[in-house]
Amino acid sequence: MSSEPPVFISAAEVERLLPRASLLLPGLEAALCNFSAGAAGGVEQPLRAVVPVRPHGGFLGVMPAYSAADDALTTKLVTFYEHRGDSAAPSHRATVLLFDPRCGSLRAVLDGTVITAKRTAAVSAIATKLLMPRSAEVLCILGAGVQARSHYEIFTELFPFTEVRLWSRTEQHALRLASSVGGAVRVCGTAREAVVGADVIVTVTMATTPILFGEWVKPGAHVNAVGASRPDWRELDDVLMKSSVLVVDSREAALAESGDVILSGAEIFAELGEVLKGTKPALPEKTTVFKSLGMAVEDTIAAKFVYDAWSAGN
Ligand SMILES: NC(=O)C1=CN([C@@H]2O[C@H](COP(=O)(O)OP(=O)(O)OC[C@H]3O[C@@H](n4cnc5c(N)ncnc54)[C@H](O)[C@@H]3O)[C@@H](O)[C@H]2O)C=CC1
Ligand SMILES: O=C([O-])C1=[NH+]CCC1
Repeated sequence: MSSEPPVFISAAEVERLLPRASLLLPGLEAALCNFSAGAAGGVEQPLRAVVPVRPHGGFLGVMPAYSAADDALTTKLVTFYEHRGDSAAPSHRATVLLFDPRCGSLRAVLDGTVITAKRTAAVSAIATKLLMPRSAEVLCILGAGVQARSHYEIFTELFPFTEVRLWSRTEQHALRLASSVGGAVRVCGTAREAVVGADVIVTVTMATTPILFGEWVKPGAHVNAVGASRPDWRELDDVLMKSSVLVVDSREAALAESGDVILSGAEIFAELGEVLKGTKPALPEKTTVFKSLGMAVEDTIAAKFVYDAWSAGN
């Protein structure tokens, strides 16, 4: 066990060592199954602590996890700010601390922003593979920030969509993202125009009231609801929440943190890990919502992947 000082792995290094979010898929699938297996799965992950920074419209989330299957121990510290003085600044910033699980010494401090973007999109892709209709052609992304880009990247890598639609409250942001991704993207003037007829919908906004309405959603479509991670924030309306089969990453987190789940009173059908393991059916012919809040163990898997790649090169 070394007494070396911890290494620092910057955002640029994380990008180099983890060039595609899809590299995380096997590790994340195993971790989701282990998480949903309870004590037998060997994932220790308390509900995250979230500290409001009220005068500044911000939050600090503390996300520790240990995965016995990976023998990996991490804590992510993530801040997210609703109202920003400087609108060009990122809304989310994160750092992951990776410890030596044998003795508790700190091995690495990793930029967590790229990790958060990639592991979240990879988990949405896992849900989509299981829950989307069998002949999905049209992808719709609502939001044009960091998560919109990472979701675009992995979804167009993994699935053969014939059309990608993008909507952002600020149209300029959607146009900027569309012109930088290198593939064909239709920027829509309204969320409704983007959603109607779409087979797979991703909501990745900082909205606090619904931006996606059940009456727009094609029966049988699959929705990845990634934003609205506070108990009083919404992205989806009650109609959609109550008429869909609802899959969550963590039941405990959804019932404590998700305004879409808590305020709609929608019933949770399954955790994603249960669907992956086959203990709950996927039901791709139904309208499905995957409510993602983000789990610490996802960061554990991604940070270990990056650290192992860094170690292999050093
Ligand atoms: N489930 C998970 O694991 C994670 C979820 N998130 C959540 O995903 C969402 C997107 O995160 P990022 O892309 O990093 O943020 P970002 O700040 O890069 O992008 C946010 C997007 O939402 C738009 N927006 C802001 N306020 C809006 C409103 N009231 N109505 C409609 N659009 C609005 C912005 O114009 C921008 O396009 C956030 O809610 C964030 O908290 C982020 C990380 C992990
Ligand atoms: O999992 C995560 O890192 C987050 N979920 C919502 C805000 C940040």
